[in-house]
Amino acid sequence: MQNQPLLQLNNISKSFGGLHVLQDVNLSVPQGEIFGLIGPNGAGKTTVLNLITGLLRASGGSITFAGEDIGKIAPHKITERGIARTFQNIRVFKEMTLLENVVVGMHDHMDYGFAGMLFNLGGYRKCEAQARERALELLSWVRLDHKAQMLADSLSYGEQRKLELARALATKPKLLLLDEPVAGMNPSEKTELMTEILNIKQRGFSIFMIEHDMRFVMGLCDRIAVLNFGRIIAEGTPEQIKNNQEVIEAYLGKEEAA
Ligand SMILES: Nc1ncnc2c1ncn2[C@@H]1O[C@H](COP(=O)(O)OP(=O)(O)OP(=O)(O)O)[C@@H](O)[C@H]1O
Repeated sequence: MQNQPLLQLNNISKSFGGLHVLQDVNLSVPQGEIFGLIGPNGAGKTTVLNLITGLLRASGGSITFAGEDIGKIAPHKITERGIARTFQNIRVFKEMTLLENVVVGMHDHMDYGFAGMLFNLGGYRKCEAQARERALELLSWVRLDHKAQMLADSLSYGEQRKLELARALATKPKLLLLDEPVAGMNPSEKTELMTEILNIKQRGFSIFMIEHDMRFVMGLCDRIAVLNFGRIIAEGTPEQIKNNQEVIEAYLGKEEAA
């Protein structure tokens, strides 16, 4: 159903020893939208992402995804439930082709184990063929299908980031988490990626991203939340966020904002 929250963070707090990194964070990510989390360096954005994906446990509060509490389950179980992510640091397999990179991302979701492969070779081959076809389609979504048989190592930095995106989509996620998707990209790569992410949204995916590039975030997101020193200081449409005095001060400092 459109606009029913897909992901909810309820009064989340996180401390590392005596350091309170997140306090009372409430976020609601609607289905079918692109939601952006922004904030100055060290505000706690990566910590939020790591809590959602189960890499970290919250000190307080709860996280609900598709109506279920996911706050205490293991990262791979969270992936199985439909959350996929890309990382700030590229993690593609450089010695594999683009196609193989995406097929590897699918394997957890395929029905054939080792026994299946031995005793039902025909079925296994069919499954593999379908996986390759699907991988090619995902590569076409980020306009890399013409390079499907090339080694990932031969790609530019921006293209490798797009390959990561295709691989994340291979798990058929309900929610795609993007960790600074345009970091290190040149302006034309950023513009291209903007169109591709919009197309991915049109295909029914919900997206949650953290990103520093304001033009990208403002141009792409339906809603944006702003984190500063571990607290949400504003939430709204890009237009509302652009004109919010507290947000301007958080980025520029009080004196400069004045
Ligand atoms: N494992 C950890 N142990 C101790 N402190 C941590 C740990 N992880 C993060 N922090 C601290 O938590 C705060 C928030 O860090 P976080 O990486 O979430 O911020 P961020 O908003 O993602 O920053 P950036 O935009 O620079 O990536 C920082 O002060 C950081 O030093």
